[in-house]
Amino acid sequence: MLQLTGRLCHCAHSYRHTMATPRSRASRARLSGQIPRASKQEYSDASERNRQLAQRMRDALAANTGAFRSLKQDTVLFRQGDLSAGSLQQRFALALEAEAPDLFLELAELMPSAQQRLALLEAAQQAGWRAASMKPLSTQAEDPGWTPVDRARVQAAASGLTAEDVPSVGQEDQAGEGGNNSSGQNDAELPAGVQEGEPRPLKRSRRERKAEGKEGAGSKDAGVLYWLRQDFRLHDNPALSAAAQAAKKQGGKITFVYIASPEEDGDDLETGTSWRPGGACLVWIEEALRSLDRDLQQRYGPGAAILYRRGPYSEALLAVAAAAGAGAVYYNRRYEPAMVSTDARVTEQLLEAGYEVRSYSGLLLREPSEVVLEMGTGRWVGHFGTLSPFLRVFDKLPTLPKPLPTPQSLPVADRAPAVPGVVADVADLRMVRLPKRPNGEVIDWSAPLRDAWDISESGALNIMEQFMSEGLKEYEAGRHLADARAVTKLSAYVHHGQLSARLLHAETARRGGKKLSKTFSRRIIWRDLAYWQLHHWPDMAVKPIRNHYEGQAWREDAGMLKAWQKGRTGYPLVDAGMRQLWLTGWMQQSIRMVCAAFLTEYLNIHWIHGERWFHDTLVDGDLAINSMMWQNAGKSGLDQWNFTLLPTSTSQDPNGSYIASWVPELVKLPKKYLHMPWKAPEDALNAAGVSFGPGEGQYPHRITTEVMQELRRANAESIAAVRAKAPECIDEGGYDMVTVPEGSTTKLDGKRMRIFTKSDYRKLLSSLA
Ligand SMILES: Cc1cc2nc3c(=O)[nH]c(=O)nc-3n(C[C@H](O)[C@H](O)[C@H](O)COP(=O)(O)OP(=O)(O)OC[C@H]3O[C@@H](n4cnc5c(N)ncnc54)[C@H](O)[C@@H]3O)c2cc1C
Repeated sequence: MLQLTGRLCHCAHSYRHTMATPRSRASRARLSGQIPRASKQEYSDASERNRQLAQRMRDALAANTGAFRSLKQDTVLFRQGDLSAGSLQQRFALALEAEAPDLFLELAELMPSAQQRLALLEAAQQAGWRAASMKPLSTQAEDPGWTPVDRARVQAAASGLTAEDVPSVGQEDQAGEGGNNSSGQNDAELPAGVQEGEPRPLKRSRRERKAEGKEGAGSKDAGVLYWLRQDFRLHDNPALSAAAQAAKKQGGKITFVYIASPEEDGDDLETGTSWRPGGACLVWIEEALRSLDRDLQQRYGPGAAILYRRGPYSEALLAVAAAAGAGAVYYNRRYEPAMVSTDARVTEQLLEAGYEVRSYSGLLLREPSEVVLEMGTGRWVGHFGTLSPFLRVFDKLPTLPKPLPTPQSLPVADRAPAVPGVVADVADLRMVRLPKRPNGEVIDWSAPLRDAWDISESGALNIMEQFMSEGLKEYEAGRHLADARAVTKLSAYVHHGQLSARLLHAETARRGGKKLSKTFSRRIIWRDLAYWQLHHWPDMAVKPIRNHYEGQAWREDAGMLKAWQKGRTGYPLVDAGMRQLWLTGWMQQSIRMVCAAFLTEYLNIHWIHGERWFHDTLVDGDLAINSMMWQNAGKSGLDQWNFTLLPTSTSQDPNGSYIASWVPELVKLPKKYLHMPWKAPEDALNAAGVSFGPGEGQYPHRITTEVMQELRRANAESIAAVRAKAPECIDEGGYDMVTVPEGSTTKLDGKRMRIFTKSDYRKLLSSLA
């Protein structure tokens, strides 16, 4: 019998987390260290300034000052030092186009360091900002953090000169300015494969101080902490390669740490907008860590063992860094809204404590803000927010960096350091919650998931290799089949960073790419599109992107929802999919679609319920992709589904073998009745031992016997009703319109724009009018 309570309990369990006061802990940790007196003052001034700036930023965001709000994420990235000069320049060019000088000055003033303000100033200068507009900023040249070179650059920029007309910070430094260079912009130490200008420390790092001769190589802080999160791999791992290079250079060691702090990774599934990983994903994470830990120790020695600790993140990182003698923390970035803000906050706390922090792009092909759609140029490129315009820009952007090899060697200590609070085994983090029956028996819902997969990096690479040599050429013809013989089943590996998306993308191109399968070549870019959408609609997990669909009437029927979740709807294809999902954490895409359409279009149950269930039960549960697909299924997404997916369709499972393998009650039924057993004659049912009902071994009656077309019409009419109430969101052709988020297009930001709308809905609306 299926046990559904386990994972639901885990997720519905709303544990509000009270943050410790990391600032004071960080400060204590730092102040107890070796920082000279003058630096303490410097740091405390900077902390105060940061506090004020953070407050102003919060105020500005609360006031929802137009363009400023949508650039929040870029600001955070820039403050972390993670936005390249090129992207920054592009953002400001857009701000200029949008005639948003206030935005420019607001953002510039928010920058905590003089050097960052300078970088903005120069970016604006390069983007053609008129000198007059810069005046308020140039008055800040008196900031004590500015070097004479900075001042010269400000003045040059403000008077219309370009940055090249004044000596670079590096040049001035060599000319004897006394090592006061703290911009970190001329970073010559980036390893191959890491885009130049990408990682930039916010403050003068220990590494930079060391370079000035104040801390010698091999000093107590020469080590690097590698913070594992969603990147459980050794191949093509930019943060790991950079950490290895830095540690080697400094004569320090790398220490690996994984911290469980789910409350900091997202909200509660029931109430939040950016959910923490679901139950099935936590099982995957646990196994992925076990396997990576084995690989690390086998390859590089026992000192490469992963240290497991509970959060809060800052507190744990500071404790491990102190014990490991690390002065720097390296990580690959994450992109879900809650994670972005957590990472920004933790980074800030580490920087305040005097640590160097560097982050890298290792999860996606490109940063979401890099893709700015060319809309409004007068040329048709496809509907806004769908794959075509995205691909168009994607392909024009600079070539992706080549995947990095697995490091041959890593500088690790003879043994991992002893750190207070570190637990012996990943299971001790108790990420996976297993409920108990009243008699004390543990309900281990996770066992079938663990059995179903080889959750390891080598497992991922083997699957990819096999697919490239045998599967790619079959993909186009067989990708719709439920039994998944023609697809990769790599989604969970990619989601958890066990397989690099860039490697999958590069290998696809190298092994035949578009020639063998145009569709597959685009699949992994589609994933980036989902993250692009999440970047621009950060609450899309719970709020319709077509926000006028918000009040749509949905059926509230807990019984029907439960039947769907348990795979007991009476529709064998849907039930097969939902049971496979529960037992293995995965379904092939067309079956996900059949199950999703059944819930939203036929049962008329809100897509959020389905999305939540998938998030909790999929091993590849991904906030961005899952939200995008469920929004589309629920018709409120940018690419609402424009096809009919009948639960009785035979195309995904022509010979019924998929149904037979997941719905054992029907296994003896002749194939021709497998998709619609209610049509089987009595004698066929008897011969196959099939009976209908709720009992054990019986197959359930259908939860709805209404004609499918009638059910779909009810759903379409509820959409027509919300559309009729929002005429301002419908254009003259009957298409829905959305407000284009700032930074998403070259020309139409802030404007209302037509998006793809099914012709049935357009017709229905005019017939109701
Ligand atoms: C309702 C619904 C919810 C979904 N939720 C998720 C989810 O939470 N996580 C998830 O990874 N996929 C999700 N998908 C997308 C898709 O179904 C899976 O990515 C795919 O089935 C995984 O199987 P595969 O690895 O064999 O894919 P393949 O067909 O082999 O594709 C290769 C890779 O491309 C990417 N990809 C494929 N399809 C999509 C897509 N539609 N959007 C974005 N990237 C894609 C995945 O990384 C996948 O591993 C969802 C689809 C639907 C219809």
